[in-house]
Amino acid sequence: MNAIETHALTRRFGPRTAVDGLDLTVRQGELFALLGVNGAGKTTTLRMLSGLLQPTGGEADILGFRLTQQPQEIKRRINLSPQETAVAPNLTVRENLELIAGIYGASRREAAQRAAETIAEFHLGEVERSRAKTLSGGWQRRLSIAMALISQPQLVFLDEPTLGLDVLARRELWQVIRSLRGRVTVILTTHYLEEAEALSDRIGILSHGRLRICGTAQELCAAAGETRFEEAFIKLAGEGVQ
Ligand SMILES: Nc1ncnc2c1ncn2[C@@H]1O[C@H](COP(=O)(O)OP(=O)(O)OP(=O)(O)O)[C@@H](O)[C@H]1O
Repeated sequence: MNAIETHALTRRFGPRTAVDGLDLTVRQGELFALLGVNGAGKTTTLRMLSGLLQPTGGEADILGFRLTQQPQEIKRRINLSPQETAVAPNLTVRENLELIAGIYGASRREAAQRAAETIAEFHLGEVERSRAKTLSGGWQRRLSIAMALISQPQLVFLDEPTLGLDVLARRELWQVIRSLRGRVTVILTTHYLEEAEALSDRIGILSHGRLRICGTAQELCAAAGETRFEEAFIKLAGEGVQ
């Protein structure tokens, strides 16, 4: 079974078509990057696939459930780490994790245990008693990803997970994201092309809401007749870089 299969998935906002007849397949356990210039439709796609936004056309099968008919079954099995970090600023790292575990139905004891396991897994020990608002951007992003994973989803969406981070913090988060490979299906969006190239099994390029091409970084380079991925992207994204 594939983790995601979309069939002509479409989202219009008034006269504007943000996602236009998307046919996309993502395999289970895959780390898949969705790329495209500003406004290409990445966030709208993620929001539809994670049940936050209704499609205006088409359908998707997610983890074997129909998006439009079984959204609750899907929501129970997925999670999203949004672009703007969703941490509660006045709670500590541990409290944020316990809060989310509780929201997903864990008892107080289970939530405490789940938080402790997650702190260990994501190497958050040194900041576990710090209030989230006092953390650096890199730690906040790490916490945001940990919060998305604490419900033990089968599929997780990471919307620009390393946006605005320095190169060291970004590399540290790459390690975190790589550690998810194989056990969780990960869909990420990014504007950092080297990040997509370094992390993903396959890459899809959106342009004007349409999937232009999908494949490994090598396949995309070959299709564009380029050796460097950045040059291939510029050709394939097809709108010029904004
Ligand atoms: N709520 C909305 N109302 C109206 N138009 C919207 C809405 N959300 C998105 N759009 C439009 O849909 C198109 C796709 O937007 P989307 O945010 O999905 O692109 P994106 O690829 O994620 O861009 P970015 O890289 O800048 O985050 C854009 O033209 C945007 O203006």
